[in-house]
Amino acid sequence: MKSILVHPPQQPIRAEIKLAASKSECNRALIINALTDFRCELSNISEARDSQTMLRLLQSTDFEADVIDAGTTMRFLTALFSVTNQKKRMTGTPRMCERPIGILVDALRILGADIQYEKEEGYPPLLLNGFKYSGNNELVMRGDVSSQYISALLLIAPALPSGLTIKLEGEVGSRPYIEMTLNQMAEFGIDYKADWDSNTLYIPPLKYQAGPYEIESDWSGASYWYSIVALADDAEVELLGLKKESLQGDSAIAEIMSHLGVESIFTERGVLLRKTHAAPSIGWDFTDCPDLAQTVAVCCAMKNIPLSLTGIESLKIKETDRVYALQKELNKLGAELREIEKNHMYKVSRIADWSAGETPSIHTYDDHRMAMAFAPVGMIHPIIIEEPGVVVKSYPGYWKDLATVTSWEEI
Ligand SMILES: O=C(O)C1=C[C@@H](OP(=O)(O)O)[C@@H](O)[C@H](O)C1
Ligand SMILES: C=C(OP(=O)(O)O)C(=O)O
Repeated sequence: MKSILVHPPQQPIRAEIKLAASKSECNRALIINALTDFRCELSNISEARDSQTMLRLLQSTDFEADVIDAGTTMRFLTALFSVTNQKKRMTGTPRMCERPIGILVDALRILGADIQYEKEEGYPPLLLNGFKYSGNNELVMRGDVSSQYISALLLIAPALPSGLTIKLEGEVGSRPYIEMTLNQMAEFGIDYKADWDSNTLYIPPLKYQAGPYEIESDWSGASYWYSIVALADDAEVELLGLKKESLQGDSAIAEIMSHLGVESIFTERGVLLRKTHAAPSIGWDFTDCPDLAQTVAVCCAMKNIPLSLTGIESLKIKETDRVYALQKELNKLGAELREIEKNHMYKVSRIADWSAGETPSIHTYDDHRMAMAFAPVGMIHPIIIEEPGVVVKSYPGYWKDLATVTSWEEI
């Protein structure tokens, strides 16, 4: 499938969407399951390629572990295979081999892992050569690059003979993902301590207790539906499988979108999205929810609501440099993402009167979130999304679900 042309809806949108399961919750549950000798009963396993890749690699005895483009799969498996003394070659797409992993490798080496960089220091591919416990049970590490290094270490920490204390330095980014990890560990019997005043996490040496666990639907995937409701003239959508008290930090989308004209009514089955009044402008710090930045930026650009963003530094080391990708593609919609304060404050605003001229064609940079964040523009104006297959990373049913509210065609 080369590209998809999304057409504006011809009638009011009324839909019920059973959202895909969260790949983040799923990948944590899969690691914990592996540490209980696969005795947990996991339900609602994510169809996302990132989770399916995790499943496949956990079952494989091959030396080569190719994570494709899945960040958590790379980071969590590097930790798991290391401490369980499995000799592996960890690799992925060319982009994955540009995403830093040195902070995690340094930490695992302190614990006793023998890890070699095959090419460039600090980046995959990695050769995992085995593990000889060093006796160290304390780590001091940066918390401002990626929370995935921290989650990876937390997940394997109960299996270490003296547990692990991690002291985080710098501003902690994506903290709800660390809390998600700790909460899921607690569900399986790990009695952790987290002191967020000193950013110190303590995990005792304990065995995970196998048990049933149901993975929640994906709030990051929900964000595209919020944007659809915000941009469509007339829309009401119920998203099934979401909880108000979620482990996922991306549930912040409910509050963000209350400023962009969407109210959330929690039901027994999930959340009902209804249109309401929007604010004239909005400022948001995305430090806790970086994966929402693209959705919100595109939605604000299309609604002509000026948006100030902070906390988006980590976007540069994700599936693509998302700051650059947003800058390029928002321009095609007559909007811009401008850096106001170096590496800190950005602004999205309209720079041109954008009217129905040529149909814009959005390049997706091998990034599922570029495709899913720009497709809702189709609620207002036809839009072409290039390489739409990228959505498989987190939400394989995205286009099928979109077809229930508007038409699109392959071109
Ligand atoms: O732990 C996780 O499941 C994730 C953590 C976040 O990454 P960073 O911690 O690198 O920001 C997020 O962007 C990613 O999609 C999933
Ligand atoms: C950043 C993401 O994923 P990962 O880092 O796990 O590849 C994402 O899904 O937006």
